[in-house]
Amino acid sequence: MDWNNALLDSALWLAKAYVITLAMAALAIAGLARYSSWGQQFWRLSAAYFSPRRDWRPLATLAFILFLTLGAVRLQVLFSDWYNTMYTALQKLDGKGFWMAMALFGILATVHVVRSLVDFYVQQALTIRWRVWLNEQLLSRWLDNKSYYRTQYLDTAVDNPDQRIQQDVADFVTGSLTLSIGVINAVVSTFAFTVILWTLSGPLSVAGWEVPRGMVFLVFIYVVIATVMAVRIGRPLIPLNFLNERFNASYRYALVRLREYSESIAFYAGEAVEGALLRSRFAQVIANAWQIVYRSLKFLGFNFIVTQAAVVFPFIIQAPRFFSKQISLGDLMQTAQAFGQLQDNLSFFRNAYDQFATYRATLNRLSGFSRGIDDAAQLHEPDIRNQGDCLALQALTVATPDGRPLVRQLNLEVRPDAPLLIRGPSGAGKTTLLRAIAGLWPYCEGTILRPLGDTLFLSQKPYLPQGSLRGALYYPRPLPNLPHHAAQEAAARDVLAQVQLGHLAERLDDEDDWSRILSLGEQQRLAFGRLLLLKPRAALLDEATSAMDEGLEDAMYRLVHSQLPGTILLSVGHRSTLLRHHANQLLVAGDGTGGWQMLPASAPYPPAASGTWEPLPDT
Ligand SMILES: Nc1ncnc2c1ncn2[C@@H]1O[C@H](COP(=O)(O)OP(=O)(O)OP(=O)(O)O)[C@@H](O)[C@H]1O
Repeated sequence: MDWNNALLDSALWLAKAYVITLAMAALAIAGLARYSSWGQQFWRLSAAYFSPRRDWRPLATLAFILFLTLGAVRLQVLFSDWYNTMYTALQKLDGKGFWMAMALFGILATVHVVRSLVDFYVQQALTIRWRVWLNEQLLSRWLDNKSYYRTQYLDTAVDNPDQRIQQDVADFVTGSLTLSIGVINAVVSTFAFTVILWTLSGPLSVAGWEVPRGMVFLVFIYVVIATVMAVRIGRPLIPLNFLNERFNASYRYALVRLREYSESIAFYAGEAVEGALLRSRFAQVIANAWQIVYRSLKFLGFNFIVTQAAVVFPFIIQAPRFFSKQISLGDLMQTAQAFGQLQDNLSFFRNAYDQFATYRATLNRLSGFSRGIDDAAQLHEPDIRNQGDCLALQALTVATPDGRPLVRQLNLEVRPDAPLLIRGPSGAGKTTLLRAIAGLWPYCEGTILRPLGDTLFLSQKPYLPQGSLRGALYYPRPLPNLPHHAAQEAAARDVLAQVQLGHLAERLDDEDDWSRILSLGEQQRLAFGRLLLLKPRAALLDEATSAMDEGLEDAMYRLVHSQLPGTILLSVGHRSTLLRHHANQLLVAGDGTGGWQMLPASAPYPPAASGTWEPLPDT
C-alpha cells in the first residue's frame, strides 16, 4: 500500500464505486418495485416521499447516505491495509515505519469517528422526517372521509389501526433504511475484501489438486455452508417471534379491558373469570418465551462455533506460506482480518434473514391499512346535500349490511316549527336512520337534504374527550386559547346552570376522566349544554334523555325550544312523555318490510291496525 497516494486513490475508488453502486441500486429498486410484491408495496408507500417534484431534499439525503456508506467501506479497506503496514513494520523491527503507522492511525481514526457521527445524524434525521411525513399521510387519510369509522363496513375490517399508525410506521422507516444500507454495505464490502484476499492468497492444494487463490474460494464455501445451516436452525425463530408479539398484544389487550370495564367487572365480582383469562394469556407468553430460549440456544451455539472457527481458519491456511517466507507477517494478519471482514459481510444475509421477515410483515400490515382506507373511500355514499333551511328525506331506503330493509322509500320534511319524533320497536332501525342522515351508513339509497350550517347529533352515551370539562362542553369545537374571555366564561357557566350542572362551574378547567366521574344523566345534560353553546341549524337526538327522570327530560326539551327556536329538532325515543315536545311522529315498523307511517304526535301508539304502512306493497 502506497500511503502517499492514499487520498487520491480513495477519491478515485469512491467516485467509481459511487457511480457503479448508484446504477446497480437504481436497477435493483426498479426491478423489485416492478416484479416483487413487497417491492411494489414499498414503492406505493414511499415513492411520493422521495419524489423530487415534491421535495428534493429526501433524495439528496439518500444520495449523501450512500456516499457515507461507501466511505465506511473504503475506511475498512484502509484499516485493513494499515494492519498490513503496521505488522510488516513490526516484523522488520522498523521503528520509523511503526511510528508512521501510528500517525496514520490517528488520521484514519479521526476520519472514521467524524464519518460515523455524521452518518448517524443524517440517518436519524432522514428516519425522523420520513416518519413524520408517513405518519401525517396515514393519519390524515385515516381521519378524512371518516375512514376510521367506515372501514368497519369493509368485508375485511382493518384490525389494530393504532398499532399500524404508531408502531408499524416507525418500524417500516427504520427497517427500510437499515436493511437497504446493510445490503449495500455488505455487497460493496464483499467485493472490496474479495479483491484484497485475492491478492494475498496463494494456491491451495486439495487432494493433490492445486487450486489457485484457494483461500478466496474457501471463505465463500465456508460462509455459504454456515449460512445454509444457520438458516435451517434459526428458521423456527421467525414464527416464534411473531407469536411473541401476538401473545403479548393479547395479554395487554385483556389488561386494558379490565381497566376499561373495571366498574362492571367489580359489580359482577368477575375477578375469577378475568383472572383465569389473564393468567392463561400470560401462560401463552411464557410458554412461547421458553421455546424462544431453547431455539436460540441452538442458533447462538452454532453461530458462536462458526465465528470462533473463523478466527483461526485463515491462520491455519496461510501459516505454511508464512513459514516458507512467501508472505510477511503483515500479509498474514491482513489475510485474517480480510477473512473476518468477508465472513461478517456475507453473514449479514444470514443475520438479516429474520429482520427481513419482520420487515415484510410490517410492510404487509401497512399496505393492508392503506388499502383499507382506499376501499373505505370506495364504499357507497348516500346523496347528501346541504342546502336551504329544512331537513328532508326523499325516497330514502336504508337497509342492513345483509340487505334487510329497515325503511323503504321514506319521504319526510322537518321544519323548526314542527319537531319530529321517531318511534318503533327495538332494532327497527331508528339509530341507523340517523346514521344515514349523518352520512355514516353506506347501505342506503335516496336523497338527504340538510340545512346549511351545523347539524349536531346527540347520542345516548355522549362522547367526552380527554382533558378538561370545558373541552368536553365545547366539543367538537376546539377550545379557544387561554386565558378565557370574560364573556365566554360567563356563557359557559350560564349554560352549565341551565342544564342543572351549576355545581360543576368551579371545575371547568379540571382535567380528569370525566366520562367516568359524571353519571350518564349528567353526561346527557352536558350534551344539551353543547347544543345550547353550538346553536346548530339542526339537532338530532338519539335517546338523548334516556338516563334522565321525566322532570329533567321535560326541562331539557323546554330549554331547547325556548333557547333554540330556529333549530330543526328530530328525536329518537321510546317514551311517550316525549310526544308533547314534538309535532309529528314517524313510526318505523321494524318487521323487515321497511314500512313506516307519518302521524301527528297526538295519534295513539301503537298505531291502529288499520293504519296504512308506507310504502304501499307492490300489487
Ligand atoms: N354495523 C352493523 N352491522 C350489521 N347490522 C347492524 C349494524 N348496525 C346495526 N345493525 C342492525 O340494524 C338493525 C337496526 O339497528 P338500530 O340500532 O338502528 O336499531 P334501533 O331501532 O335504534 O334499536 P334500539 O331501539 O334498540 O336502539 C338491528 O337489527 C341491528 O342489529
